[in-house]
Amino acid sequence: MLLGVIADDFTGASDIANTIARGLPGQGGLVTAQFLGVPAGPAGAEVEAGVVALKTRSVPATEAVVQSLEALRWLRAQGCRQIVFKYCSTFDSTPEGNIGPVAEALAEALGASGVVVCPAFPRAGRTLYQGHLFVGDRLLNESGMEHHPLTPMTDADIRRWLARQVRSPIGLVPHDVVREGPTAIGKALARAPERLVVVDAISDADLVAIGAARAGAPFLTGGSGIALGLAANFIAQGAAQGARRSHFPGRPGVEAILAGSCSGATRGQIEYHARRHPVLPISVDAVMAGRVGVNDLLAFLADHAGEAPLTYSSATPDEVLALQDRYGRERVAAALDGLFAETARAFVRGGGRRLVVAGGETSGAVAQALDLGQLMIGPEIAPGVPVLFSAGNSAALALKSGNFGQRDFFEKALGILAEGEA
Ligand SMILES: Nc1ncnc2c1ncn2[C@@H]1O[C@H](COP(=O)(O)OP(=O)(O)O)[C@@H](O)[C@H]1O
Ligand SMILES: O=C(O)[C@@H](O)C(=O)COP(=O)(O)O
Repeated sequence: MLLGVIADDFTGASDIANTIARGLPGQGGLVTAQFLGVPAGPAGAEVEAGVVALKTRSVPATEAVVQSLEALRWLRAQGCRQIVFKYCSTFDSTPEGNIGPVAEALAEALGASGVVVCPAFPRAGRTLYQGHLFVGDRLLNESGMEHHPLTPMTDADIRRWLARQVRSPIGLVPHDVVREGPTAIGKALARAPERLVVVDAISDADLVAIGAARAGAPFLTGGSGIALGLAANFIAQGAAQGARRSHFPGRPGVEAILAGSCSGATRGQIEYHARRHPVLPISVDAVMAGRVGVNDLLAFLADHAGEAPLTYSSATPDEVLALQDRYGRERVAAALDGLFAETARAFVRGGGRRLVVAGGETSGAVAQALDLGQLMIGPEIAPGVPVLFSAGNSAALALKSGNFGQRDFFEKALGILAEGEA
């Protein structure tokens, strides 16, 4: 294995696995596999890039550090020459962490300095300029992310937000330097006295240049965009050939869509889907009172098999706040994540073949419950969302980050999961 990624959630893991497997146009990528948690045994010998999907975005920082170091040990044991810590392109974290503490712990373990911090993902509208993160034409804290149920992002200045999470100072390589190219970026990072350095990027070309500047560096951090140029480095060094992505043959059969994401994009996709297909809204009060559970969701999915059934707990920011006040933020999330996880497990055990999940935490809970082992990366459904499948004949998945995808994402995902690629 050449490149190892530690991802703080499951949708984010499939996002970066997709980037590495695709590589740059005309070059191919690395043979990439996604692992759900730290595997007990070794990876397949063919794997050039391993992405370990953790669920550490919203756990206590100390726990996130322990799990990330464990993933690092496994990746190094597989022979990785370079490690990436992948977090969200909207920098999802709280003033306590977990991005800063995990990045510092990994940097220390790897003896790395001038560590890039770059959540930018221009294809999904996330750009970073003068250390400030934008979503489309809005600053992060005016993009809707300020209402996120678990990690409300109320400051777009990534240096300032990160500085609250760590003890050491935070540096900046501004876009003026980035646009000069890899040599200038490399020099600026080498000169930076700070260990963690926010690096501006407003285009894919900037990200490729940052990747080229860090060829051979032990450690980088960022959104999936940070990996854009990394496969190319290994290909240029002759360590990899530039692989074609694994062929996905399609998994026609029983389908389900589960949505626990409360992000604006997901709510729009649910609204679109509800006009064309059966949907089951989940009453959180009923779940908390034990009046609605796994069997209700399964019965709905079974009754509507073949009709693209969708069940969701997603709610508006005001509704989410009211529910969190009533029951406690963690308790609601745990109850809903558990409900989706158990439903997914029973659905797949019962022969379900196509499963679409919306939401990072939700996907994490579901993927852990399914325990699918090493997953390969199939075609891209929307920027940052690939099909995930295993070599056997088990269900194929699409794990959608809350804010990704067009309005018809769910229909599109089920279609690609069924048909595969020619
Ligand atoms: N109606 C709701 N009220 C409160 N919390 C909710 C509700 N529906 C879902 N949640 C929780 O909110 C969190 C959403 O996070 P996540 O699944 O990561 O979505 P996203 O990808 O949009 O961030 C999950 O932990 C989920 O269980
Ligand atoms: O970088 C991104 O935006 C995604 O890969 C990601 O991590 C999304 O997380 P969720 O919105 O919690 O799904």
